[in-house]
Amino acid sequence: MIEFREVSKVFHTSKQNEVKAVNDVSLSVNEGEIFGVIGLSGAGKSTLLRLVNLLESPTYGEVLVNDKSISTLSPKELRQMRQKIGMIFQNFNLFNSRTVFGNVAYPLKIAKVPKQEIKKRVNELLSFVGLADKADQYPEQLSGGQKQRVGIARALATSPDILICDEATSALDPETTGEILNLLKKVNREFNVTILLITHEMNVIRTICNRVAVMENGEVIEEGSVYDIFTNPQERTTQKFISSVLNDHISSNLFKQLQASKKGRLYRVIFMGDATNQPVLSNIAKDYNVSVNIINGNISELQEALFGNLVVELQGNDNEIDQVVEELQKQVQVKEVTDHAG
Ligand SMILES: Nc1ncnc2c1ncn2[C@@H]1O[C@H](COP(=O)(O)OP(=O)(O)OP(=O)(O)O)[C@@H](O)[C@H]1O
Repeated sequence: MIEFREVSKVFHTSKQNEVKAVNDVSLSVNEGEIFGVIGLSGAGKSTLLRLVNLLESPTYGEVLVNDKSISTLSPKELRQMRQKIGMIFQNFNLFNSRTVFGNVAYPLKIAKVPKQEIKKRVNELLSFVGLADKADQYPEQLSGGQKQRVGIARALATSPDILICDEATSALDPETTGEILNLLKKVNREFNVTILLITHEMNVIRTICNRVAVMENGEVIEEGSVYDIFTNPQERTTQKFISSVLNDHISSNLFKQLQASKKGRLYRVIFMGDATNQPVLSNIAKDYNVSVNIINGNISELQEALFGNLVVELQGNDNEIDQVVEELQKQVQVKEVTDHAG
């Protein structure tokens, strides 16, 4: 549905200086999915997003939407394509001088839709986003979450196939973020709208995305299903993002204390799917003279499947610990923790 083929975007900031905001990115977003791009500030996310509706044009490579290279579209085709791509923003970008109704009606007016049809469509959309009673209010009379609902209704007005979300929940508190993410899920499910979002919050990725790409310095450094990335992240940056939501690392103080006590060895154990329902650890430890001390951990839900993430200390003699680890590795992922961030 959206494809980036070896896309780079270079900005010339002065005669000698250039910034490669997007560097040789290849990515495909499939129809019907919710695809998230995560990265720290300056990673290149906004630029990548702006390339999709040609608010920026690529310096190298091409961007395809519905199999068409968008750089080759005529002005008329580009206008038509833009009507099929809705966009929502971190700061909502509403017209303060228009009512809620007027904001949602705006793209339909531009598209010269007849008045009666506009009225019907806007009222449907306001009901869909839960703001039927706010049609005559102005943006300044609304909360942040309500403003974003208006933004979503406006983005959906022209019945887009694709919705692009630029840090859509970054200005909202956690509870309102959850409500807006649920609404986006509903948009995806009920209207079959493909969603491409950028965020710096791993919680947003965990809550609604099917797949994720991690960006750093303009490049995609890791990409995969949200489940695979959470359970087996390869890159340091990805691991840090995941830790930020799982809170699964032991403090450096505790790590030092555990090392100093020399009682045992530390391991991270990752359980997936059915293994979360079974007492794998205690069963195996029972067969050897090894005791298991759980240092921290949790079981969470991801993409409607369960996964557990524990840090345990195995106490016993080295030979027996090795055997326990070997047995465990037949059923779950086990990695020795060698530093506090491990
Ligand atoms: N129009 C521009 N002219 C020059 N440099 C730019 C321009 N737009 C972006 N950049 C630079 O490109 C890099 C990537 O910026 P971009 O805004 O895409 O990152 P981001 O991941 O979206 O960051 P943030 O979350 O802070 O918005 C940065 O170094 C930025 O300064």
